[in-house]
Amino acid sequence: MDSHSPTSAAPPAAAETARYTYSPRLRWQPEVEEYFNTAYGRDHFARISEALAHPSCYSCIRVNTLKSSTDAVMHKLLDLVCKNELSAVINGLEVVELNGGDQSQEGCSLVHKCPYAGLENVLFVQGSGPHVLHYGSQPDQAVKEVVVSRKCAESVLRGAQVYVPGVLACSSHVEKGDKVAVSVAIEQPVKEDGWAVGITRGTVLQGLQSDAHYEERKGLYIGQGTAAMSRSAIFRVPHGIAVEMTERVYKLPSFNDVLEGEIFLQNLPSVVTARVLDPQSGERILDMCAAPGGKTTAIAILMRDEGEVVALDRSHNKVMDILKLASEMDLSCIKAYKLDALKSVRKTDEARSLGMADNHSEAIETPTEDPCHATVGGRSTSVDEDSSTTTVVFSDNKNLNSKRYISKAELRKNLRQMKNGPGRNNCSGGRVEKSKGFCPNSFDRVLLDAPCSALGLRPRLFAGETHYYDRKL
Ligand SMILES: C[S@@+](CC[C@H](N)C(=O)[O-])C[C@H]1O[C@@H](n2cnc3c(N)ncnc32)[C@H](O)[C@@H]1O
Repeated sequence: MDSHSPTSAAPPAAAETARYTYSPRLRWQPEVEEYFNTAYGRDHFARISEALAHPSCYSCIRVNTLKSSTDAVMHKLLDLVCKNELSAVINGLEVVELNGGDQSQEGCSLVHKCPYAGLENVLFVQGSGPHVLHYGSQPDQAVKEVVVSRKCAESVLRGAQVYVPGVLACSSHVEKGDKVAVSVAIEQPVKEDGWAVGITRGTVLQGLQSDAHYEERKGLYIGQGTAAMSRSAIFRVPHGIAVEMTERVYKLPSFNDVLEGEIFLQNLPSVVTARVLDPQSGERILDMCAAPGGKTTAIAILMRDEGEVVALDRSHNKVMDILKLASEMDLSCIKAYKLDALKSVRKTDEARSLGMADNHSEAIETPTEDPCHATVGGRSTSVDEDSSTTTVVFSDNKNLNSKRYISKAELRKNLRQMKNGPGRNNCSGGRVEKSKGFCPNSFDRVLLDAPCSALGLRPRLFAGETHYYDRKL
């Protein structure tokens, strides 16, 4: 479905064409490149490498079938296309140019149902590119430019705007409303060893051939836009849109705020993963590396929100992302916890000595909305604020239902923790840092989506980092 044939309205001047194009070369660690060359053959790997540096020309959408149907979402998207609200709402889709003005036809050619059996909940939305851009500068006029970071550019190529933190350099005298050409700074080899970007944040660009990095930017233009603030503001304020993109080398829908909770932008392999797991309603599933929750929510939907999906991630903020997504999608069977997956399984002999190996005992208490019932310090604690004592129920079988009295000081600490919310180590009410892990056989299915090189996420503008290849779970 990808198309990389350049499209252009009118032939631009040769020099301008060469300058405002997008033809990045993906850089690898030499030994990694050699490994792939041997594995795939040089030509094949060169094609893979080139494809990775370009965004996919379609977006894959998974429909939340508990909230809507694939047909209903398709109609809503077509409606947006036909009403021509897409440029405002679905940023970047082209309607009028594609089918000679017949808008119903145009919509149909942009939104497709996935043709594969078992993936009836998936829609593809077509984008376009690469487009050749014309800055339209006068010979005696310096082009106003903005250089952005690689991560920023990867997002812009997928339909985002340029946000303040992503801007590295900008021409002098850029004012709000000015037209700017946007390019990306990518790591270059450095003399000693390794890679460096070489542009410090705040650099002033002259737009001249004498500019440092002028040559480097050739073929790395990702679009043009209107400055949403002046140069000085860009480097003064902490956030906000710096450049509203008006022309892009790739036009892809961003779906920001579109049909929230009804759809989720997800690559096809991730949708397939949840299918392959084949979760059933009523089951208990462990998702060990779950954030941001793409597969977790796909699993919960396949289970019709019946049963329990325990979603773990070692990052507190990412656990919050899972909970936010679950709530947007109205999924109540997802319980998310901050927990290191390496500590999520109790050793078999330990579990056996506790007589727990074959039952479904909890490593983490089920979170609760009840402000007087939360899990603190690994114990389920019921508190009566007026009382001086607290009943503590241990969460493992050994101590199940055993009771003890605790001091007022401990009670006050517990209450404070409950009132102040879960805190960094205590998402969803489960204080999991002291968890001994779940018992073997306490889940029907387990998904381990371990951190990886993320090379499948296109576009990828640099692949020279070593941590990709020696990352440990
Ligand atoms: C590939 S992403 C998971 C994507 C997710 N399954 C989805 O489909 O949306 C890997 C996640 O694993 C988390 N992670 C890495 N090491 C972990 C560990 N030891 N325990 C738990 N989570 C971990 C990272 O924080 C990251 O969010």
